[in-house]
Amino acid sequence: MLRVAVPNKGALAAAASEMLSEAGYRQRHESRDLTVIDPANEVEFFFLRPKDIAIYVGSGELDLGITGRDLALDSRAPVTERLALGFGGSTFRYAAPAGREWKVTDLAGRRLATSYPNLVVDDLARHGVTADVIRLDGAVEISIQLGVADAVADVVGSGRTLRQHNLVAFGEAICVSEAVLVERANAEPSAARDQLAARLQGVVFAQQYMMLDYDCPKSLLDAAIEITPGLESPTVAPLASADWVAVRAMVPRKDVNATMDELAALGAKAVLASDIRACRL
Ligand SMILES: Nc1ncnc2c1ncn2[C@@H]1O[C@H](COP(=O)(O)OP(=O)(O)OP(=O)(O)O)[C@@H](O)[C@H]1O
Ligand SMILES: O=P(O)(O)OC[C@H]1O[C@H](OP(=O)(O)OP(=O)(O)O)[C@H](O)[C@@H]1O
Ligand SMILES: [Mg+2]
Repeated sequence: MLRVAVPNKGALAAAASEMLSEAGYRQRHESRDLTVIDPANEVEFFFLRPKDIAIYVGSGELDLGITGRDLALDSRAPVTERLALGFGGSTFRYAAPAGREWKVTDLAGRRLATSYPNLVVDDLARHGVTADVIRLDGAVEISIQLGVADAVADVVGSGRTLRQHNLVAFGEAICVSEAVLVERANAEPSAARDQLAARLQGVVFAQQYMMLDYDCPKSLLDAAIEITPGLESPTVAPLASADWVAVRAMVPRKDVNATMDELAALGAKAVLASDIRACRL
């Protein structure tokens, strides 16, 4: 049975479980359950702290895990990314009190608080900077006003927490992160791991695309196909009216409104966009 780690709480937990459900896997109903067996798919899920997941997968105890790229790198566990999952996006940044221009070299000799000490130590070394790295478990942004640190390195999502504490981010992002599916580095090939990765990939694609359906005068079909080329080529079906055809094509979700505008301006009618739940491309 394939053994798969899933975040049990925090920023990635809900979306990770939803993605697995969407891919056809059984997930827990009770948020305190630590394991769920999915006998139909021959998978056992283990609900673990996101920070610990790369360690279990890297040690070979578990076959696959969903965690954050930043957490996996900070763990230094021997894992590789199998698939980027498109949620839990964040950047990992240095930040310090607003009111002056900070550079990474300004951190030399200062106290720097973080929950991701390995990421920070490696990045400081790349910059040739020596600082006093203080490891905190969370709520890192408050450490400066409490007098424990001069600067921080932390996860930035919306940027709201930094603003609330009058901090500004500086330097290049140390890590651009999102949720990822990881496996042990140099693991033997496995059909079971491939299958779970392919099913998740199907959901990731489905979430990045929408299906567009529209009616198009035959005379405008070539121009319409240029706007919606689809993946291979769009489906074109006859309509009862001989001058019209129905067209169906996948389009990137981020472009869907602009594409619908273009089709409407061209002369397409009844332009409908719908979600795709899962797919194999
Ligand atoms: N505000 C956010 N926006 C987007 N992603 C985030 C945000 N906060 C955390 N993440 C991502 O979620 C992961 C960390 O999740 P989480 O906060 O659950 O872990 P944790 O802080 O170690 O757990 P805990 O806070 O329970 O100790 C990281 O990959 C991080 O990049
Ligand atoms: O840019 P924002 O959208 O404000 O998000 C960033 C905040 O979210 C995370 O904290 P989390 O909720 O995980 O709490 P923690 O600091 O206790 O880990 C992160 O550590 C930042 O503090
Ligand atoms: Mg957190």
